[in-house]
Amino acid sequence: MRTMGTHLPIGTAAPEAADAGASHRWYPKGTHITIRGLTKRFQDATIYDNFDLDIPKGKIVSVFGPNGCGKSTLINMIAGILPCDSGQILFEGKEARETRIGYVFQNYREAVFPWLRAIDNIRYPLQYLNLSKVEQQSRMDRLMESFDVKLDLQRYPYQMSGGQQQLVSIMRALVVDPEVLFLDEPFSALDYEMVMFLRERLQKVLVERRTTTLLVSHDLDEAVLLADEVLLLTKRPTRVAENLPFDVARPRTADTTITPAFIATKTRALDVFQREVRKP
Ligand SMILES: Nc1ncnc2c1ncn2[C@@H]1O[C@H](COP(=O)(O)OP(=O)(O)OP(=O)(O)O)[C@@H](O)[C@H]1O
Repeated sequence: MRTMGTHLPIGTAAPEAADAGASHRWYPKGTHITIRGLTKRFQDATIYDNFDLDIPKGKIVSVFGPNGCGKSTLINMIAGILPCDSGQILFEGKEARETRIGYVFQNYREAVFPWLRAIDNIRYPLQYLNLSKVEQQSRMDRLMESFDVKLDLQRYPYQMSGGQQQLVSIMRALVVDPEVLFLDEPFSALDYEMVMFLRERLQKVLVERRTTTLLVSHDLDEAVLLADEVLLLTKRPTRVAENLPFDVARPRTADTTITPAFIATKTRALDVFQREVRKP
């Protein structure tokens, strides 16, 4: 189930695990994810060395930084897909396996199940939640309504465009009502019309549900547009270069990108980014 981004069964941590970590489970108010002393190496390359970060609850955080600095590595470690060498990552004091997590991969073609119709792809994770049939159906109905889907959900993935497949994979990640959603370059391979549609719908759902979200994007406009906070990373060994708040009203659309607030935040982000990439 890890590839689906859902850690299940939910809330079934062994009691001794919870007790063992209890004294280290304090977290600042308003923070959802606390990362302390995170270290990760690949062969000789140190990606993270004693890295600390607090991620606010119910906010959308975009992760932006130099090529290869470890953006995907970071969200994969937080999501529990990739082990860290040392350090601690807690969700309001809980482990990843005690948290409902959704994950949307860049490569939707490998993420959707080709043998299932769109509707069955989307509802797939529900079988692992302890929900009545009525509750399962109401989850599906709520999701369909939020996304206002025009797509024929009886189709198989091979009968859908790339954008439609990614829509299915986003809806599948959201059907479990995740506490935390991870998106790794979710729109990078899609046409602009679909990107605008998905950005708009996803924003609406995430803000309605107050889902804590971590988005990796190579597109600085997108990173700023969708974010409550833009987390700018340094080159390796990776640290936080700057954390820029962006709190203009939602919904944010293409028109937002020509406002002074957007341009100021993007300019600052670009300055920090360029300073980092020019470092030897
Ligand atoms: N499984 C692995 N084994 C060895 N090296 C790895 C592995 N996964 C990632 N790396 C290396 O670790 C570094 C960080 O990778 P990661 O994909 O997290 O960076 P990123 O910031 O997301 O990259 P990009 O900007 O290219 O998307 C890169 O140099 C990458 O080559």
